[in-house]
Amino acid sequence: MGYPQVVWSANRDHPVSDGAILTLTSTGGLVLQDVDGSTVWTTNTTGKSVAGLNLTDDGNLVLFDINSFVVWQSFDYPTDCLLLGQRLSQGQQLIPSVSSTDWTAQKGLFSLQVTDKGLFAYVGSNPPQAYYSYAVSGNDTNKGKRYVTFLNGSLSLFTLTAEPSNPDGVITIPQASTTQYIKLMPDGHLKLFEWQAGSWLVVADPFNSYLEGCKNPLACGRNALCLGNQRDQPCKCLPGDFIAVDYQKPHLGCTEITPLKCNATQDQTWYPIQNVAYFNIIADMENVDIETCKQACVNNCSCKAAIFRYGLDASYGDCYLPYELFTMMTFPYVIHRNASAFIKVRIPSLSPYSKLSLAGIILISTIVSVVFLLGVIGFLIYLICKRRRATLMEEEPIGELPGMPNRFYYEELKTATDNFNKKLGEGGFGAVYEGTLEDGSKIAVKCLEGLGQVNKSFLAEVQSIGSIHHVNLVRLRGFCAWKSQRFLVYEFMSNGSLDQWIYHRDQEHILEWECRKKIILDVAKGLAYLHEDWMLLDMVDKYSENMQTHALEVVEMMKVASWCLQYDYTKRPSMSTVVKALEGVIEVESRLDYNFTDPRTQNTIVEQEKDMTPLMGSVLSGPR
Ligand SMILES: Nc1ncnc2c1ncn2[C@@H]1O[C@H](COP(=O)(O)OP(=O)(O)OP(=O)(O)O)[C@@H](O)[C@H]1O
Repeated sequence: MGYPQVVWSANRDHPVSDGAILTLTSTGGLVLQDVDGSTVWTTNTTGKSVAGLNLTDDGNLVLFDINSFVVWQSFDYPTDCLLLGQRLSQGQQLIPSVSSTDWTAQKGLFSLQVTDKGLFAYVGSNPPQAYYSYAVSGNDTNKGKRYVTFLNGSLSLFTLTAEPSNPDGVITIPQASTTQYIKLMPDGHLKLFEWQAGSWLVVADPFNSYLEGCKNPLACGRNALCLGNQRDQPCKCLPGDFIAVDYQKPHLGCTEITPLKCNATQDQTWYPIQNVAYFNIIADMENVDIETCKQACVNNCSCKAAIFRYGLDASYGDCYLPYELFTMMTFPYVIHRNASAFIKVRIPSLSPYSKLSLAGIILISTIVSVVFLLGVIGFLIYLICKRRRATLMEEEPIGELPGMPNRFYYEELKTATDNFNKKLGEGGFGAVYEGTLEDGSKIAVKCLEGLGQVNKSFLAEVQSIGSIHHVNLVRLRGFCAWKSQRFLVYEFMSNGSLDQWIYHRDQEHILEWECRKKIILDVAKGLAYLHEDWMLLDMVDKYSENMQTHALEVVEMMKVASWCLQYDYTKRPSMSTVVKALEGVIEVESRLDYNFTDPRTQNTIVEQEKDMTPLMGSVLSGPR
């Protein structure tokens, strides 16, 4: 710390500008005038025969009379400091400045005072709450002023007795090797400064242990809790009606949202906090039980909380009834002389319901909760159903059915067709686009229009068409069901549509007869497959994976069976032919007059049977 330090000022709440004048008037008054001539401060010693002014080696500014008696001295008007030999008397107080740069006096925060009970450091003013005390007890014989004197090596208390007797209490401080002063600091510490090696050093801080961590009444500001077991961010607002002054700076404390009304005790309740330590040392009531303590707070409108600290026995203790609340320290475990605090708070939003009984409140809250719960459940069910519907529309789980062709993702088709860029043509169901799959194979994507959400029939059709395998029929490679859109993916026919070849008049597209004949034959084969073989295929058990896997073989067997079951048994093959057919050496005749699926054929058989000679042997073998 630099030099010099301010240890006293005339009127610190009214700093003066450069050019201000201090005058010792001819009438004996010492007067400080600001540059505008206004009187800022005076000793009020006019007419008291002041002969002169002296600033003593102790730092005392003295007005003396012709007999060298002190008429006025600055030592009698301490501000925030005491100099060696200076007293702080009952009725006086040291009040720190606001900060190290703002030298005006703090209002209602820290103070150091002497009473008939001893020396006390207080926080607050309404009434002040002691965070440090040096109490004296004994026979009070002092009829004069009670005071503490700053002596070399001690702060000596003369409360019960007056000097020159021994002090009633001594706070030991380091002996002065050079000049010393004591200052009550803006943060409530009392620091002893000593001039050493060219600077002012702090050589003692007697209140330090009372202001450490959460013990400090302003550790978390007003109306706040300091969590004693938490190093990081230990501050939080008191429970109830309190909000932080600045959420970014929780140590600045909290304010009451709605101040308590004095006469509305029915609107008030307690917020209990266990394991509390409150700094206030002086109890308002001693040897009372917890209920008495709370009742005393109820009866006192200004009381903000009932803080109860157990004595040696659990039922009685000390009661504190603060009018303003500073930081309370809490712990998650029982602390020495376990204390509880009951914060007086307003019952939240009680007014409209205050006449309801407790049962009524419980009933209403139960109904509201049940309705709310049902609402939540209903909403969840709605969401699940909606999601299911969407899932059904978008992702029908059919890909694993036997005979089902590939399922494509919409994005896959979008990429393959370059966003449905190249249109091949348009038929009765919609447009067809050319595309190339990732494996390089070309596809034709038919976008079905107007199917909307006809999901099941579409999928059944896909399953059915997907099972068609014939060299003369365009193969369905897969499908896509995305939202309400449906797509069929065919293998790409590089020669395009047959109609273009048949109806085109230019020479390039003219088809020779041989080619036309082949086309006719192939179309016929394809149609024959569709009308005959495919119908048989349709009869293969769709729910048997094994049968579906061998569907074509099964169809071949069924053809052999129908060959043998023909109405005209003369057309039935011999067993050796059947064996050859089963071995695949010869093909089953194509013109069969037995149809598994057409009941009319069966009826015809039965009707014809009546007119014919009875069949010999089994129907399957038949007469030959
Ligand atoms: N697999 C394919 N490969 C190449 N082009 C195709 C393919 N499928 C269809 N196209 C083209 O798309 C056009 C429309 O075909 P689509 O099958 O939709 O209609 P269509 O067979 O002409 O009539 P319909 O609506 O009666 O079936 C065809 O004329 C053809 O040019």
